[in-house]
Amino acid sequence: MLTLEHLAWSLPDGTDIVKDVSLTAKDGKLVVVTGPNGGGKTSLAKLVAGLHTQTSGKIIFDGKDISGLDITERARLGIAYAFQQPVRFKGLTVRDLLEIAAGHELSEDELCDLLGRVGLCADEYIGRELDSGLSGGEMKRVEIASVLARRAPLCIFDEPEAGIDLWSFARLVETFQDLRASRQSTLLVISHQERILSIADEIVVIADGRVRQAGPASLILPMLLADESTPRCPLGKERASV
Ligand SMILES: Nc1ncnc2c1ncn2[C@@H]1O[C@H](COP(=O)(O)OP(=O)(O)OP(=O)(O)O)[C@@H](O)[C@H]1O
Repeated sequence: MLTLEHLAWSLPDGTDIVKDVSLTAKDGKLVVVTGPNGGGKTSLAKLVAGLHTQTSGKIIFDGKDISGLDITERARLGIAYAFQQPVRFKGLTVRDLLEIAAGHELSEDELCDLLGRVGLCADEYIGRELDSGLSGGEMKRVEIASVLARRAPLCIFDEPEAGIDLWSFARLVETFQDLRASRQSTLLVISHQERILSIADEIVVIADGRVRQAGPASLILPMLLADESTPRCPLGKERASV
């Protein structure tokens, strides 16, 4: 289980980006974080992954206070993060990345399964280098596959839909549903996509660095769909238990 307690993050110039966010993501749940551009979703994900250090507040993962741990230590504990804009690694192949993520060598069948889950054909991709030769959408899907390879207890996906075509996106939605059904990982997904919101267990709406709404998707999604304005949600609870 992941619990954020009064989490805040400010820039060196004192600008507050994440402001007193508290929430809980229970084991095996698919929690989707949404909200207007610039609201603080990616910053929040980076705080959980250890790419940013909070200004105040706590992050509790599986009962342990991980607020003081760096990204490597958090990765060891089982937190995997898929960047909004994946990093390219010249000299590494798709196979290398997936094997590093998995922590062991992978058979052709395993590579095929992992890449298939993001709509890529293994034969075409396992030998490809992770450089500019891969399109943005291909790179994004390879990175998602690398997080799947980790089999981490907490997987964070930042806008997995970005740059992905409709057919691959449909496959990705199935993959999230399969993962959720397996209860293997808690999934924290940042997304603006209604299709992803519609398969969530819980939805958290972040705007201006604060939780504006949170609760079961069956409750929150109809409200979001009914409210086309930006920010899409009324100001509300600042502490969420999901
Ligand atoms: N390192 C930084 N330096 C300056 N400003 C930053 C930095 N990181 C985030 N911000 C600002 O903080 C705000 C929140 O950014 P963040 O990327 O977390 O939003 P978001 O909700 O993920 O947005 P989007 O939906 O567009 O991806 C934005 O105004 C952004 O410009």
